[in-house]
Amino acid sequence: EVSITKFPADERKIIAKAHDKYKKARAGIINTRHGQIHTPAFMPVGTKGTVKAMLPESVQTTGADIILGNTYHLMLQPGAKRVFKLGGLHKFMNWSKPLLTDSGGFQVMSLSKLRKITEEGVIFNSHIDGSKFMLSPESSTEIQYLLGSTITMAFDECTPYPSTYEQAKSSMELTSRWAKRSRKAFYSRDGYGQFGIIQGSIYNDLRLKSALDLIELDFEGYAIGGLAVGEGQELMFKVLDYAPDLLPINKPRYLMGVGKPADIIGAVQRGIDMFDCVIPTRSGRNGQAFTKYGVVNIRNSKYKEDNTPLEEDCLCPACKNYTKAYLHYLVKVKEILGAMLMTWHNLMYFQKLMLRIREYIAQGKDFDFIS
Ligand SMILES: CCOC(=O)Nc1nc2cc3nc(NC)[nH]c3cc2c(=O)[nH]1
Ligand SMILES: [Zn+2]
Repeated sequence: EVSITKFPADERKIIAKAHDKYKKARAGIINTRHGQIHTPAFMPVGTKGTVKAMLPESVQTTGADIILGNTYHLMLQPGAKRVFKLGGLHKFMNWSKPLLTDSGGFQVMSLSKLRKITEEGVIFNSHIDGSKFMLSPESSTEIQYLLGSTITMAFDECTPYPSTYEQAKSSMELTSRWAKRSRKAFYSRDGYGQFGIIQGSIYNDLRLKSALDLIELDFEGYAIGGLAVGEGQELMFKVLDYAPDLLPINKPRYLMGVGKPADIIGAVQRGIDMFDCVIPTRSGRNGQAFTKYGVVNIRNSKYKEDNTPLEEDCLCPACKNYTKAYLHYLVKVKEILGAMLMTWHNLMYFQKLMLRIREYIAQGKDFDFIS
């Protein structure tokens, strides 16, 4: 059963009393078929069945409990049926812990060429060879089953930002109809779960209607979609000031595509439990390292003779065995080891951030200044 275990009510009161601003923050455990997820949790993105530049065992050493796989990419190549025949995505990529797969909706809209949205689903041409595909609530749910994902996402439409009230309303209503079909198509098994995704853009009455529609379907968890789509942190937090509270308090809440450390901290304070973002991996490959001193652009010439590690107390291989000068050199000459070490450090940094947030919540302490 995918459920979040929470503080006993009285303990939570202590936290609420001690830190009013943090009364919505919660630390818990999601129990799944593939192991526990400690929340608040950060999910590294493993788009094509791999967290780029990392071995799965390396990802595990950073402390990640769960990683995200992308349905859109995997259905095009190598194909969901083939992955199923080969034993499922866990076996295929040698990751035995929880896997969350997205429904593909968001990626189709951002990656595929020529696509058509109908009531049935989205018809699109593969960005690889132009061949024709259809993603629907039923096919997306089946593909995620074939991949063997621990947490399946309902097929939704990510309402773009900005949208008028009417646009957001009809988009949210489509997502609600698709959520019903996704839920019906889901093969429910112990320790596996399906999350619904609420939409409604920045309109609180639409967010409420979306939440009510999805709560009726009794998902194992809920995601807040349609955010981190260009609205900016202020507007995102404005929605997060109320949207998490529309969702069941005892179920996981997942904010997709977020984010920078400050975004994560602000969202945890507003009641979010799960995050995914390409920032640590993608920016690592682009030479950006997250450190307690701020973001280090390692390609900057000021590092070319800097014989100190990114962070002297970080336990990742990049910090234990190498200097900023070496990382600067590797990234400049585009050596693969540069991408590996920078990625490893950033994933370690993000997991350390989540660990400290979980600890601070458990101790009822402020975690505002962590970044
Ligand atoms: C990960 C599961 O999400 C889905 O299946 N649909 C979905 N994905 C999103 C991904 C997003 N990434 C960002 N910012 C980087 N914003 C996002 C929104 C959605 C969404 O509304 N819906
Ligand atoms: Zn490090």
